[in-house]
Amino acid sequence: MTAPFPTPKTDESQRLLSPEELEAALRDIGARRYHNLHPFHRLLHDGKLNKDQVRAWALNRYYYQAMIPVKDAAVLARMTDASLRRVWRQRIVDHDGDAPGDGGIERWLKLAEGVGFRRDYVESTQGILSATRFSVDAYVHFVKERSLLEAIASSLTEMFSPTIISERVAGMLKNYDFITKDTLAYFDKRLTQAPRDADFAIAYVKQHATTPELQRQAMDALTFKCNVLWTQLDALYFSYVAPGMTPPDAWIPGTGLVAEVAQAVGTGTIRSGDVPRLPRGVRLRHDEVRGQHVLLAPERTFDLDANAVAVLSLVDGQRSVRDIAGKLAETFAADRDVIEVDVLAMLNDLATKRVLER
Ligand SMILES: O=C(O)c1cc(C(=O)O)c2c(n1)C(=O)C(=O)c1cc(C(=O)O)[nH]c1-2
Repeated sequence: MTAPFPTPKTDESQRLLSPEELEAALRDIGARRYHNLHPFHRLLHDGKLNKDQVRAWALNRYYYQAMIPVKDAAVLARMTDASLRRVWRQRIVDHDGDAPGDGGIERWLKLAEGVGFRRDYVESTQGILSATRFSVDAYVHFVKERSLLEAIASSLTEMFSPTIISERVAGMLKNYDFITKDTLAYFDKRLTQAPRDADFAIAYVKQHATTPELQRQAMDALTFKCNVLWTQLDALYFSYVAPGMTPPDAWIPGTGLVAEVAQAVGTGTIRSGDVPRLPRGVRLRHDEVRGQHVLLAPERTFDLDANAVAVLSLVDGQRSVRDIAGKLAETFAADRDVIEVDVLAMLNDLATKRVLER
């Protein structure tokens, strides 16, 4: 099988590229490997994830945010030139802030709180996936062990981040009713910080990668960093989307949330063995005018997508959630356990809106 992301041929790597060619080659690595291409991000931005899957992303990514200044302190420690350090130290200030309550890490905690987490649970990092920890730690080790050029080149993914951030913020605001502009405030500052940092890093790399070997190292460092980002999303996808196999000790929906959220969705108002039903006065109807199904509740109407209709058509006050997932698994020839996770998330979401009960 051909590798989906081929590495440029070795003979090409033996030629000295002009600084412009080097930049183009680095940009090409991003165009093929940056994490905007990952299926998990596509789902996140297109509004295809449920609230718990968005929570899993926010929780895991906190570890990346928390370790970025540790990584930058390690880069700084390798710089023997004060003028370089003067520029680089700003990155640490951006993330740590100048005072408590300030800075990027704090803003990420606000994002995590915005989706329902308790701050202490997020800061403890106890629920993150091992793969998140491994890949973030690998980034920190990389900048300690490799040359300064490689350490700086590994930050070049930031050249590509403004595009993904704009897409993410617009997509999440449009597609998730539980996401507000305030929740995503972390990204506002990144839109100016990332280009500033990336401009400096690319200028440094173009100036210092003066042999084919050094240019190859810079490209490999950027490839490595793309992989650091990519593997984090692989792990999220595997654990929380499909097949939905959460490793031991990793976050389980319902845990680590502030009390009222935990009560509402938490360990599940509705669980696998429960028999869900529509409360009195709530009905599933086909709206002929608009040509779609809706859930009619007193003085409120909820538009339903095809998945919600498929689930709600099976809610009859007799079947348990497990039975419903089993029926859907038969119809769609899919794995019952995987479907059940989605069905539970959907039913619990409706329960918080008081249009479903058990
Ligand atoms: O939202 C994103 O997709 C994204 C990507 C990246 C990146 O490309 O590494 C960073 C960030 N965000 C970010 O917020 C951040 O502080 C950051 C620091 C660095 C770095 O390598 O030093 N990358 C990134």
